This record gives sequence, structure tokens and C-alpha cells, in this order.
Amino acid sequence: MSRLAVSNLSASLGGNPVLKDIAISVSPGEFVGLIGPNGAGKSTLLRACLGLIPSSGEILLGGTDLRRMAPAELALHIAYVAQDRDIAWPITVEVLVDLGRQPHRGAFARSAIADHEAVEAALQRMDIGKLRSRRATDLSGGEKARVLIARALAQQADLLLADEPVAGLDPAHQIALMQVFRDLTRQGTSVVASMHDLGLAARWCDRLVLLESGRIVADGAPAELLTADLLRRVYGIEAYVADVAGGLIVQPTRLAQTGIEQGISRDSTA
Ligand SMILES: Nc1ncnc2c1ncn2[C@@H]1O[C@H](COP(=O)(O)OP(=O)(O)OP(=O)(O)O)[C@@H](O)[C@H]1O
Repeated sequence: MSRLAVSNLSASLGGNPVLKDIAISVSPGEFVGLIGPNGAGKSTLLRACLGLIPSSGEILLGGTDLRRMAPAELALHIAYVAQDRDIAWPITVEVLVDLGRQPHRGAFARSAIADHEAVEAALQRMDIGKLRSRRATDLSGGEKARVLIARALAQQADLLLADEPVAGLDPAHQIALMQVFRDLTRQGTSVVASMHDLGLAARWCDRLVLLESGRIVADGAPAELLTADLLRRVYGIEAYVADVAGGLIVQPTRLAQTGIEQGISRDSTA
């Protein structure tokens, strides 16, 4: 059975249709990359899959419509990393990551050993052990991002939805995060992450789902989906695409002619 099964999903924001007849299913242990141009609807789809915005259609989590699940139950099954990395409270990194354990215990219960281990594992996975006593509000952008991802990892949900989780991370931490996601999926967790870095998406995701103007226009294995033709049509870019022994390489090189038609200015020397 799919861990997440979405069908006929449509949603409007501010009176405008933003998601149109979306169908997507995610299996246990799958790492799905959600790609598409700015404004395509990636964040909205993730938020709809959390029940955060009104939508029509079906969103099944392990066979149950998640809109009928209580928030506390939902939090045991889905973890979410939002695109917005604002941290308002000057609490320590360790305390913030520990908030990810909240669904597993009563609000005032003492941390159990399992909670402690989950927090330690999340701190190590995101390479923020040495930041544990720092105030989260004092961290750099990339450090804050890693702390918020660690909080979601500590939740140990079987489905992780992450909105542009690599944004702001340096190359080493981007690759490390992809490795963390792959390791999690190999242990049975499902991960759906929106991404703009097509090279990382190509190399690490099991499957890519491409959104354009609120519709899914392609869904498949990276090597089948990421063709130069499709990238030109959807993103208006030329890209170097090569399937080599070490894995798929996708490197955007310049704007395509269609980029101009879409209103994107182009540096003719590029
Ligand atoms: N609250 C809102 N009211 C009206 N329109 C909205 C609202 N939130 C988002 N939108 C619109 O919905 C569309 C999809 O937005 P969404 O944030 O899901 O795109 P995205 O694919 O995640 O983009 P990006 O890559 O820029 O993060 C956009 O056109 C956006 O302007």
C-alpha cells in the first residue's frame, strides 16, 4: 500500500486555482524529488498534503484520509520542514530539536531514553552537535536550516515532507543531507523534498515529480524524466545531461530561446 496516495487534488489560494487535479503516490522507502519552476505549486502541494490548506480530492495517509486524522496522530506520521527558516524563540538548539519529540509524549512528560537517542541522532546527522548549546536565533541561515531539519528528523515520522531543504546549505552539507535522506529511505521512511538543484535531484532521488502551473507534467525516474528537451520546455533552460557510470549529471548551462518568450531576461554573453 502507498504511504501517501493523492488523487484528484485541487486547491485554490486567494481565489486562484494553484493545484489542478494532482495525482501522486509515494511508497514506503521512496525518495521523491518535487521539482518545477518558481510558482509551480510545490510548496502548496506539500502544505496540502499536511492538511494545512483547504483542498478537494483525496489525500490518503496509509489508507486513511488525513483530513480526518487528529493533529496529534498526524504528527506521529508526517514530519515537515517548511521553506521559511524563521526561528522566533531564543531557545537552545538542543531544546529546539527536542521539540520534534513532542508528538511522542505528553506535553510535560520527562524525556524517555528513546527521545534522547532520537535527538542525539538528529544532532549528529545534521552535524550540529557542537551547536547544541547555542541560541537557535543566533545561528547563520544554513545552521538554522540544519537545526530545523534535525527537529523534523527527531520526530521519526514515516513520511518526511521537506520544502527546499538544501537551500542555503553549503555543498558538503547538501550532499550530506542527500545521504541522510537516502539512508532514511533505505530504512523504510518515505521522503518527499522540493528541490531547485536539478543536479542533486537527478543524482539522489529515486523518482522525480515535475510540477508546472499547478499540474504534474512528468513523473518518473530521473534518467527518464530529465531530458534536455523537457528542461528547455518547462524551465526555459539549456542543460548538459549525461548518464555516466557515476550517476546522472544535470548541469543547467544557459537560458534557452524559450526563456526569453517566458519573459526572463538573458545575458547574451552567457
Ligand atoms: N496565500 C496565497 N494567496 C494567493 N496566491 C498564493 C498564495 N500562496 C501562494 N500563492 C500562489 O500559488 C502559486 C504556487 O505557489 P507555491 O509557493 O506553491 O510555488 P512553488 O512551486 O513552491 O514556488 P517556489 O519554487 O518559488 O518556492 C504561486 O503562483 C503563488 O503566487
